[in-house]
Amino acid sequence: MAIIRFPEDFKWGVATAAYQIEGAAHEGGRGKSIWDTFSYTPGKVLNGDNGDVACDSYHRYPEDVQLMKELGVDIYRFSVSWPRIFPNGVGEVNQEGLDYYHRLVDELLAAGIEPMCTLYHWDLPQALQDKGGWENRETVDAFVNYAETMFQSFEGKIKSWLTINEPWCVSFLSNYLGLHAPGKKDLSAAVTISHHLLLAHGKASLRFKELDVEGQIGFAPNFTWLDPYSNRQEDIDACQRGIGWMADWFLDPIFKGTYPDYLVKLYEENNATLPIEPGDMNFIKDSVDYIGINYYESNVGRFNEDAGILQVENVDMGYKRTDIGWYIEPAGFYNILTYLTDRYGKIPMYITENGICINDGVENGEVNDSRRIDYLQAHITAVHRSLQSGVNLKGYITWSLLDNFEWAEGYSKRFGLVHVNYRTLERTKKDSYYWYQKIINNGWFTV
Ligand SMILES: CCOCCOc1ccc(-c2cn(C[C@@H]3NC[C@@H](O)[C@H]3O)nn2)cc1
Repeated sequence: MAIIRFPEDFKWGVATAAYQIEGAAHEGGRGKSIWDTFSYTPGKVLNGDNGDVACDSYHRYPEDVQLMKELGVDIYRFSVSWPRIFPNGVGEVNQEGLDYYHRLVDELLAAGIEPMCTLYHWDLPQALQDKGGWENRETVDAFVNYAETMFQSFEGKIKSWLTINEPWCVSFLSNYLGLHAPGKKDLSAAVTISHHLLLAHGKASLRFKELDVEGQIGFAPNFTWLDPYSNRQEDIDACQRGIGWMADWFLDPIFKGTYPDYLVKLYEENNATLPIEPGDMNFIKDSVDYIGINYYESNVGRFNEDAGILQVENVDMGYKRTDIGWYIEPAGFYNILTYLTDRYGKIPMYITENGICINDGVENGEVNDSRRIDYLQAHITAVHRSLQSGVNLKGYITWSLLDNFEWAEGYSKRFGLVHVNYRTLERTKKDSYYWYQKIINNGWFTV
């Protein structure tokens, strides 16, 4: 038996995102987003689900804040729907949209909960997509305008900001693999978008500093870990490409001021070149106060010359899987955290997403999601081990407070500490909610 104890100032939180929980898609002056378009396109989202109602948090946020208050969290990481603030992406501000987020933030502050705001969590205004979306360099300036509006409106209320959530998902998953909105399959577009996302982040970060906004600004990539299947150099190199696709590609520009050569060359060999203009990299370098770490799973990888441009494939090692099919391997969490610290130094980090899809339902008024408790315990233990090895971790924010719209998987996949009945919108605290409540209140647990 061992006690896993966290520092007094270590923060605990829960996370959600606008399109996944708010609903009210046609209310409050909100404009259309690319996820409204994508989810209404037949075949793109399982069961034809969409975010029209979701968890109805637009109306039920007081109840959700009360759930967080009872849970005892320090931080609530939420995202702002850009088309609620600028229905057309740019132009006239929608005051009703700003007012909604002020109501939410005021409710959080009154409950003693710190708001951590993600400005872009995938719901690009459709009006901007109609002009090329993130592929169009003009979207960079539209984002900076949106960010500046939010900084000035919430000055003194929101002190932790994240610009872009999971840039790999926004660029490669959505524009090369085609699995998320807008559903393109174009490597060159994806590489261009990845640069424009970093540029948008860098320019917004510069405005944050120029406006002398109180607080901190960061960026939240998602990461995977790949253990080489063998000691063959081809397997080791293949795993580096699989890790670097999500990590090095987005963090080298910030901490080194350049993109990783091995990936630049790989993309160029596939006719995808970076649209870097003079001065771009100066906006990107050293543009964060902290980074968010989104981690769910790791795999075992090996070289396969026929496995896409990265030539890396996952090997089925019989690991336990979640209900969305992802592997459960907590060692990968420790490995990626120490990898990032070795590569970039002791940069301040928050875990901004970690959680598990377990689809247990309500029985006799309870949800006995013991597999989620096992996952959280194992992964929070890995976080503790990382802390002890010198990783500069400031807090752990689990995905998610509520079951919600899981993108292309729709409502079929549940990640919440709280179960949502999508017919009645009734919330039910799961066993994992009570387990997490105890960790937060005690600051320790035993393994
Ligand atoms: C290499 C090929 O891969 C094919 C599948 O590709 C992926 C990868 C990653 C994801 C993914 C989903 N989530 C959870 C969300 N994070 C943000 C928040 O909104 C959560 O809902 N994280 N990563 C989905 C699909």
